[in-house]
Amino acid sequence: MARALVVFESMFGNTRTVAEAVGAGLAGGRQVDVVEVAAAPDVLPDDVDLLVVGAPTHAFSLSRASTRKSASDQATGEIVSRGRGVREWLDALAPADRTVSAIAFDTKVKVGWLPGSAAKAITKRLRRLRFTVAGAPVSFYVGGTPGPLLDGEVDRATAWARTIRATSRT
Ligand SMILES: Cc1cc2nc3c(=O)[nH]c(=O)nc-3n(C[C@H](O)[C@H](O)[C@H](O)COP(=O)(O)O)c2cc1C
Repeated sequence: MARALVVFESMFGNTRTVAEAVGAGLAGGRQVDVVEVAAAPDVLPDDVDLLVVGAPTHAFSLSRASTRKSASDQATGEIVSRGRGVREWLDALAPADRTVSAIAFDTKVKVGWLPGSAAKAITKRLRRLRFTVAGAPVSFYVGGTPGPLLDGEVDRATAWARTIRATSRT
């Protein structure tokens, strides 16, 4: 059976919550694994035909060691991603050697119009790695740096994943 892999990075847990909702929305017809980025494979297993990548937006783009340190300094609870971020994982990820659909999401704060999106940066990199980008990057919103996700965002994530499932069925 084909498999979907959802890889996420998360400091305060909001992006993890979205990743889990995406995993739930993708389920059905495929095995779905939701994996924190430190545990994500650098070479995709042969049965993976759909890759979904999510990360928090930091300083208008993907996190760096310095922004992750800043997040840790602000945290009152456990930090989820303590190792590499999605930026470093994508640096290590082997290019696609077959057709693998891929799509990105991020989390970000909703304060007027704030430019920059980790998901846009992920999408560019996925394209460079020769994945078949299956749709536009999508943002899910938090109320502030530590969260929480705004009302309705978890349901929106599940619904988004259902549309990916419908359009990328093998
Ligand atoms: C160092 C740092 C920089 C950030 N920069 C941005 C930004 O440029 N734009 C934005 O919308 N949110 C920014 N945020 C808020 C994060 O997007 C927010 O903390 C994240 O969505 C929460 O997800 P997480 O709980 O999975 O880490 C920043 C947060 C941190 C800690």
